[in-house]
Amino acid sequence: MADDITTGTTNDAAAPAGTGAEDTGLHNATHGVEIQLRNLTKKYPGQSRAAVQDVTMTIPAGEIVALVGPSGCGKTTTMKLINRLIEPTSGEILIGGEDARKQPADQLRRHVGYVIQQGGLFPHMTIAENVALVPKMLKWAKPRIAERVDEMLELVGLEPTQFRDRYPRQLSGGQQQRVGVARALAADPPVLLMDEPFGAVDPITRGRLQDELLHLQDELHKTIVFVTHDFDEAVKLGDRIAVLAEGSQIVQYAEPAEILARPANDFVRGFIGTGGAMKLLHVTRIADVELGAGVTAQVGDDAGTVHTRLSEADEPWAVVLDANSRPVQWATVEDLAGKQGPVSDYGTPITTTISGRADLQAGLEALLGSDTDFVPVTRRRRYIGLVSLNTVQGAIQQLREQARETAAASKDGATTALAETVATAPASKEGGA
Ligand SMILES: Nc1ncnc2c1ncn2[C@@H]1O[C@H](COP(=O)(O)OP(=O)(O)OP(=O)(O)O)[C@@H](O)[C@H]1O
Repeated sequence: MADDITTGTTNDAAAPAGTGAEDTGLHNATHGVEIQLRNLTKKYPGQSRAAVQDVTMTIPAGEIVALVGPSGCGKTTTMKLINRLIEPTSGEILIGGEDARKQPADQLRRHVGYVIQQGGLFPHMTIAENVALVPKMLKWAKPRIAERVDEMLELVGLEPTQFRDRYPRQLSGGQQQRVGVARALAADPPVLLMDEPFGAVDPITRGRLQDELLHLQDELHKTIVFVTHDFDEAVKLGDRIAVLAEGSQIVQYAEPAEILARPANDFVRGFIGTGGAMKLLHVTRIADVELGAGVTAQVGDDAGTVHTRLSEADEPWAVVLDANSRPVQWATVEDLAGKQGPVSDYGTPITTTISGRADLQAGLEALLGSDTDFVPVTRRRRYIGLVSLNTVQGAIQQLREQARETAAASKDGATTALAETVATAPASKEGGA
């Protein structure tokens, strides 16, 4: 056991206080910067084909960009080029507008965090020593390193007193993965490279780690490049997805909804796998689609008056709202025929409502589980409209239409030509995963 090993007793010479990066509390964490790859090529010695062939792409500041592509297409090579674990054969990498090749390696490590599968932790080092790696390399003062280690462990949901002195083998896969993220964030880099970080954990832990990453990103606004074989993971995490073919060639680079609504070709379709329309529902918020308005009434309205309004509008029922505009009852034409007094005396309670913040898939589930064909949608619990099967279908059509227009507007010759070239290539085994 490592009882005697703490961050403060590692065997390095005492580092000068205050050396290294500026203070990095969470609240003032360094936000992400743009990454630009310009005509980037990497040909490994002795290989006939380049692993990365003339790749040009911009990764916007503060976004998560997911790289998806078949095994061996050059994703890891691209990541290692960005943090200069390997040198390009030609081309440029700009991080925050600065040429990565001109930055001293130290500075680059400080600017780019790297997370790999199972966290890539050093087995002979404690958790604290693993997390302290980059700050130590940057010669931070020991008390500051110790403080930062605890802060990072807390950030990723690991109690420092419980975990800092353990060794990686004494942690579960998911916990090791969290330590990997803590280590990558320790020096507060603007850029985080994550190479299949959640590939080796079970689906439930994976889902939880994905949620935690999104939660962290809400706070930290890093620029994150995320490699995955799992298209669903790319859809969930990516602000944008780049679908890559051999040589890291970009077949399609767009927001998830656009790729799902309008895959560039069969190669991309292969990655999306089955159920593309369902995935599209998953990335679309109910409040963002055209909802049915319905006829509404207030609880105190006269039943006869509401009946007249329904008859005139040729609508079968009204949504009755309380004084705070919350939907509380359905009142049908039949219920109200020949009635007087408050409409609320004749309605039936609304049992299912859904928040406009929910996605369309949740809306569809609510509809299928409800005994009505419409479900009232709320924002801050106030009524904003109705969702129905027609709404869902209309939204899918509209998303496809929008994607078609965006694609037509942004299509450049090179991408189109490439898309056509790979259109006939078989999708990878992992594509449907
Ligand atoms: N050090 C190396 N020397 C020679 N060839 C290499 C080296 N590293 C990778 N390659 C080759 O470069 C190509 C791209 O590899 P890379 O690891 O970047 O792909 P990848 O898309 O990350 O694959 P995977 O999804 O399987 O991890 C492959 O054909 C691989 O065999």
